[in-house]
Amino acid sequence: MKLEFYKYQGTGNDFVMLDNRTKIFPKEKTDIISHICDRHFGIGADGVILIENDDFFDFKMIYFNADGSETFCGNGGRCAVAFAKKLNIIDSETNFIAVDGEHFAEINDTTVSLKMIDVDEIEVKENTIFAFTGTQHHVEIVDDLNNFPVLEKGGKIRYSYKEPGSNVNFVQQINNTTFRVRTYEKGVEDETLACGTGVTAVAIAMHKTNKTTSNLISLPVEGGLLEVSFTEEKGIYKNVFLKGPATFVFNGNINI
Ligand SMILES: N[C@@H](CCC[C@H](N)C(=O)O)C(=O)O
Repeated sequence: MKLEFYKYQGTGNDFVMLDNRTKIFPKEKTDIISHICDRHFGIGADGVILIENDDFFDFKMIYFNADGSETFCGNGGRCAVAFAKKLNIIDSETNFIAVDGEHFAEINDTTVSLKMIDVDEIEVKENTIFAFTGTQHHVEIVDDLNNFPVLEKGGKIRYSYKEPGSNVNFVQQINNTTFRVRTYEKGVEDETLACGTGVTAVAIAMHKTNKTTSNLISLPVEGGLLEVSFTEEKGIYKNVFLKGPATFVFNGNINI
């Protein structure tokens, strides 16, 4: 079967987008998702995103990691908004549904600001923090992020969590409002160039542990710059917005 696809990236976190409004894609076949994401034998991506019709929202976003596991993805959500605009499903604002719930987003040229779920699951341990921002995130501060073995350490920590495991974010504080982040992503089983739910977890974790008093955080990642803002009420983080670029790269057809 020949499948039309669109490739997008958000700060280097890259996705194959499929317009599945006619439900042609066999989403139960995880080997097809892995094949599409394979950087040698397929198109190459961190994940696959399906856009489907929904009765109550502008569209439904379904995200699969490169290994076929399903979860939510922040950068993927921002790219889904850019793709929905390209398909003329939305204009400059949207409400869409994903596996973690409802999302509002605004798009201005290639900048997408995405409202994330409220974050109330935050566990502060001795030297680490765990937060659920639509998916699972471990956050840990390190001294020398440039030379940190993200793949080796991230891979071990990822499996120290019970199923489905956790993504692992290593952080270095630059100043009161800026934190540099490198992320090991479960489901990709590698370091990616950026992770939207990951930087969201980092921003909230840094505020929660008093590393910052700001509610607008800049997060340089390997593939660019992301921004997270929020309000906090009695330990619950609300109005959480993830902002950054979401860019169309190319489109084409693949045999699956
Ligand atoms: N890169 C994503 C997160 C993708 C999901 C993650 N690998 C998981 O399995 O939780 C993002 O931008 O949020």
